[in-house]
Formats: sequence, C-alpha cells, structure tokens
Amino acid sequence: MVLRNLILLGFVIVWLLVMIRVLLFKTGLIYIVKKWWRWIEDCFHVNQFLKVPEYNESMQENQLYKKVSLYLNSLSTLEDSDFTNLVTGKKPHDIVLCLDPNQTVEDNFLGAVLTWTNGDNVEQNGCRSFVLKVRKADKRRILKPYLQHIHTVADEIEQRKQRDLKLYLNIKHPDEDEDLHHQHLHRRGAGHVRWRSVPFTHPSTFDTIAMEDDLKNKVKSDLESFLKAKQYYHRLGRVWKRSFLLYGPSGTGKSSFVAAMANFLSYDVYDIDLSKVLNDSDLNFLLLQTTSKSIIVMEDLDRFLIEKSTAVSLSGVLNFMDGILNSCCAEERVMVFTMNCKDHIDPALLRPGRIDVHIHFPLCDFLAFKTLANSYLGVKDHKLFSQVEEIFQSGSSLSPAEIGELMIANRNSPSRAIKSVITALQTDGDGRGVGKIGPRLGNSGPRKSVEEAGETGGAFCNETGHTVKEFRKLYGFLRLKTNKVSHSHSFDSGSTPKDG
Ligand SMILES: Nc1ncnc2c1ncn2[C@@H]1O[C@H](COP(=O)(O)OP(=O)(O)OP(=O)(O)O)[C@@H](O)[C@H]1O
Ligand SMILES: [Mg+2]
Repeated sequence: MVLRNLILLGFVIVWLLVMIRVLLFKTGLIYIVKKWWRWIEDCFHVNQFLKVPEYNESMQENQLYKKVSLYLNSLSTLEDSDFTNLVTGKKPHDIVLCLDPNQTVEDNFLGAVLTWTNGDNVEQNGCRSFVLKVRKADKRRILKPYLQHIHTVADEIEQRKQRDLKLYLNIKHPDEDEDLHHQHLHRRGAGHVRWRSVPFTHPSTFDTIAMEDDLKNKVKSDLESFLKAKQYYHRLGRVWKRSFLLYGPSGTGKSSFVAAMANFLSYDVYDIDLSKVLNDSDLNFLLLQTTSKSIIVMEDLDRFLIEKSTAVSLSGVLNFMDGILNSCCAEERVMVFTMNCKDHIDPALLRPGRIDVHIHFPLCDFLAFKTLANSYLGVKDHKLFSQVEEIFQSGSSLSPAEIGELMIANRNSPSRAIKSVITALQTDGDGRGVGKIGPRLGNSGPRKSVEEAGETGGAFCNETGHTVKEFRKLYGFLRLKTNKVSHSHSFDSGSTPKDG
C-alpha cells in the first residue's frame, strides 16, 4: 500500500515537473528564472568591470572598441537578449542585429560567463563605450585568452566583409566661443567628437572618370605601391602617408577623383570644411581624431587661402600637411587637396613632402570627349565626331561636367546630344580651350580665371625643379612623366617608393 502510494507520488512529482518545464518554456518564464538565478549567483561572486571606451585620452579612436563592437554584433547570444536593434545589412534583404545603448549581451568562454553592456553615450559626453563584467575568480584564467579571441574573431570578420566605407564631415564646435573651446581642448577627457559620419556610397571609380589612360594607370600604380610601402617609409623615418594636389577648373572631376581614390583604396574619407574650423589648434584636433586607412580631403584650398575666409592660417595648413602631429596620428593615410589654380599659392605649401603628387585636371579635349560619349551615350564612334574634333582643335573647350550634363539631358538621342555639345562648344566654349585663359562658365564663386589645358606636363618641375631634384636624389625617385603634351594632365610624382 505504502509502495503504491510512493509510486503514485513519484508519478505526480514527475508530471508536475514536466508541466512546470512546459509552462516555463512555453511562456518564456524560463528567462525570468534564469535572470533571478544569475542574480543570486552574482550575489555570491565578486565581479570586476572593464571599460572599453571609443576614444582614448587624446581623443584618438580606440581600435579595441571597434573590434569589440564587431565581435559582439556577431554573437549568436545577441538573438536571445531582451532588446536588440534590427538594421538592414549590405544587401537590401539582409537584416542584421546590433546592440542598443544600455543593452546587455552574454558570452561564454572556457566555461566562464562574461557580460557586456553597451554604455549609454548620452551619459558619457557623446563618447560610447562597452563595459565587460567578469567574475574575479575567472579573470586570471580567462581574460587574456578571451581578449585574444576577440581580436582574432574581429580580424576574421573584418577580412570577410568588404569594408563599409564612411564619409566623415567635421561639425562646428558646440562652443563657438574660442576661450571656452580652449578650455574644452585642455579638458581632454571630456573631449567632443568633431566628426559625424555617413555611409560613403559615391559610385565614382577610376573607370568612370574621363582621363588619359596612361595617367590613370600611373595614379593607380602609385597608390598600390604606397599601400605596400609601410616598411620602406619606416626605414626612412617617415610617416606612412602620401599627399596629392588635384588642380584644375571647376567641373573637371577633382571631387569625383577623390571618391574614385577612396573606392580604389577602400579608405574612409574625412572631408574637412575649413569654414567650420575654429583655428589652427582646432585643425590639429580634427587631425588627431582621424583614423588610419583614410583619405583626408581639403577642397578648394586656394579659395580659402586667397579669400582668407577661414580662421586657419597658412602656417596652420602647413603644419597640418607635414607637422609633427602627423606622426602621432594614425598611419596609412592619403591627403588630398583640391584647387582651381595653384598660381597664387605659397610655394612652401606645394613643396615635396607636403604635396607628393600634382595632378592637373584640364578642360575636356577630344579624347576625353570620346570617353564621355562612350560612357554617357554608349557611342564609340559617330559621324559628327570629326566635326567635334575640329572644334576642339580650334581651341574651344568645356568642362567634362558641362559636356556630361548635355549628354545626360539628351541621352535618348546620341546625335542630338553631340549636336548640343557642338553648339555649346561654339558658343560657351569659345576661347576656353587649349592654351587660352578665360573666365569660368557661369558666375558662381570668386574664381576669376583658371589655368587651362595646353600647359606642359612639367608645371610642377618648373616651379620647384631644384627641390624636386634634391628630393629625388635622396630617395631614388622614379619620375612618372606624362609623355603626351597634348593632354596636359601633369602627374609629377614626388616618389614612387618600393617596399624593401
Ligand atoms: N573627368 C571626368 N570624367 C567623368 N565625369 C566627370 C569628369 N569631370 C567631371 N565629371 C562629372 O561632372 C560632375 C562634377 O564633377 P566634380 O564635382 O568632380 O568636379 P570638380 O573638379 O570637383 O569641380 P569643382 O572644382 O567645382 O568642385 C560630376 O558629376 C562628374 O561625374
Ligand atoms: Mg569639387
């Protein structure tokens, strides 16, 4: 009898346990129980907290933060956390999970439970951070291998995915008042983040830019050899960076070329708007906040310096280009300066080291026109081409932007498009071509006249030939010279370093 009762009781207990289990899992109450259990466990353990801030004390990006972010967003436990952001991935149908501020995610490593919290950036002066909670009892055993594990996994993810490029724009300092600004700069811990980023999706590539093939290939191989030259630069005691000057009339493709360079190198772009820089030290501060593998662009530098429409002085720009601060910043960087004309610019600014490569962007010639006709209209040859060539030979020219616009407007009829280009060349383009100087088309902006095509490829050498010679002797330069004088792109390479 007692035995029967015991068996019955056993059945009832098992049935109850099964029911409780079903109830817990069906309703999700199991998560609450787990949470309580963890809380009780925590009460009997001493934890240590480790913070990974986005920026270090000098407001430079903390690479570990990036890696932790990549690692955490790849964790499968993210799916089980209470609150997660869903965002579209690279492909339109991809949906990716990513941590929200104040959200916590758990990770298991070598039998230890580790908890990560995504710190709230509002509470921390705009600086984001991750906080790792680890039991003191586990710390000695697992912390080192765990951090190593994060490095490895993040590197793998980075290699796997093609880098999502970013365009960074400098924003005005929140305190317009300079004194206040200085105080802030000195209180570095509470530093302000001065760059805002947006995804960089500019479609421009070297293939879409109408430019002499020879020149294009030289720029490409220059950039490729730069990428491989880390040891070479270090052996010379030089910072691993390369500077380009893109100069030429408006609408000749300078900005598009910067975008093409970024896409070619897979580098982020930092676009410095000089009108939003408070002073020289503010410019340095911006430079400090840039990361490696990036292109730093200063557009229309000639206009800012001539008009003095920026609070940054010439010496501020010179220091920015090759100052000591560059060596403290991230490496593997390309600096690009664009100008309409370099005639009135202090030669000190253009000397090798500050500017390594000068590239001239001329108005359209017949060859460039044919490239544009091919890409905009899909036309390789046309009966009107001979007429177009004649007009170009007579000295008329327009910018690729102007010709491109006419072609886009008439893209349904190549003949009409080419005729409209001919008409525009005969009227607007008169006298703007080879060897002549004339006013810019349109009257926007203060730039009165621009250097025109027809100038030989050695403009850079004429001005600073002596310095270049010395410079070449020192570092064994290989001069990349444009052979065809008729196309006046001037590509004068300061150096083409070979990696040792
Ligand atoms: N060489 C070129 N090849 C193909 N497209 C070009 C070229 N130059 C200009 N374009 C087209 O013209 C437009 C304007 O070009 P972009 O902004 O690059 O000129 P820019 O030289 O930077 O002018 P600005 O000096 O006024 O800033 C772009 O849409 C670009 O596609
Ligand atoms: Mg531009």
